[in-house]
Amino acid sequence: MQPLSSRPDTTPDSRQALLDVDDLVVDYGVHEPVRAVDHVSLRVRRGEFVGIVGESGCGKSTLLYAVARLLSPPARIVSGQVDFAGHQMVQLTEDELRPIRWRDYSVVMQSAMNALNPVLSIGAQLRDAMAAHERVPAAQMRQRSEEVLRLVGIDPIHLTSYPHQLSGGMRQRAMIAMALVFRPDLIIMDEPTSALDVVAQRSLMRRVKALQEEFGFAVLFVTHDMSLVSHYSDRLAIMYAGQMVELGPTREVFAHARHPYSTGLLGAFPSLRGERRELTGIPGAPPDLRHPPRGCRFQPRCPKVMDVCREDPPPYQVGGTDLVRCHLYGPDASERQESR
Ligand SMILES: Nc1ncnc2c1ncn2[C@@H]1O[C@H](COP(=O)(O)OP(=O)(O)OP(=O)(O)O)[C@@H](O)[C@H]1O
Repeated sequence: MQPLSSRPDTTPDSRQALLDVDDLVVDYGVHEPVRAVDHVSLRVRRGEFVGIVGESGCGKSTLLYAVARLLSPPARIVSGQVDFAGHQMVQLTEDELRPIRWRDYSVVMQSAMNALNPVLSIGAQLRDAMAAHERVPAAQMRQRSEEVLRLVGIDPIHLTSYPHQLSGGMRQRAMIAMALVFRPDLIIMDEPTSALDVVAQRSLMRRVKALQEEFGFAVLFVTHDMSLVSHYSDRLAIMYAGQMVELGPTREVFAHARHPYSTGLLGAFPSLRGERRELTGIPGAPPDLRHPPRGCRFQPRCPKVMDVCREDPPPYQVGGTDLVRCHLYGPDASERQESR
């Protein structure tokens, strides 16, 4: 692997980025801030499906919401850039964001019940979303609403239904229908299936993947469900304590995880297709982000810890299409391992 610490996700096939997150830092609060996103860089190409995983509290949702510019105080973007299709997202004002939100990128949240308006029918919510962006004649609005509901597998009869009249799976599909109404280039999804049973999860994800293949939008997807990302994402990003520790093609990360945290995380989930094996898990708990440990953030829990890990934060190591942030893969890694 070639060391290249300053700009991690510069892999050869990631040049045509639709979304380019560069060295993003997000804090909650000012006095003793919680640094929820710590110098994260990530590129998403057009039509690509990128999954983000990591233990609870590692900053996945904060990263998504920062990209979508949906954070509110006490959260604040401290530094870094987010280039989305040429828009410098960090600098845009609310007025400048309005025309591109929903039209060029949309967001599907964890719980549709909270995201949908309980006192408006699905049809009225679709109409409102369209009316906020363009002057569409009523007949055309109805036609487009019916079309997007059909796309997500909901009978257009439900245009007159209210959210509470739909099942959980149908509400999530309705949210995806709203996210699709303008055929955006990017859909950001924060655990869109976590409230659903396994059958509804799989059916929703199959639908999202089919739509993605048909329309070519990119997906940035946060989940706790390893089997979902293993099936649907092209690349997988693994976060730990606010930092991205590994990124690579999903199959490669699953087959040959490099970072000891990734190995632990993947070892904590049953393999769907592989042989039966004992689940291992990761002893200990993630650090308090107000006082992260010195050196590598994972070192207090790492089974492969070396002296250098307790002193120096590891730089990113980039090679081919993947990156890892671990001293085991630095330029002098072999000497270090020998002296362990
Ligand atoms: N409003 C807030 N004020 C202070 N700290 C916050 C706030 N919201 C989140 N945090 C902190 O920011 C960190 C990242 O939270 P975030 O929700 O982004 O993590 P996550 O990986 O998405 O977790 P989960 O998987 O549980 O949704 C956490 O340590 C959390 O305690």
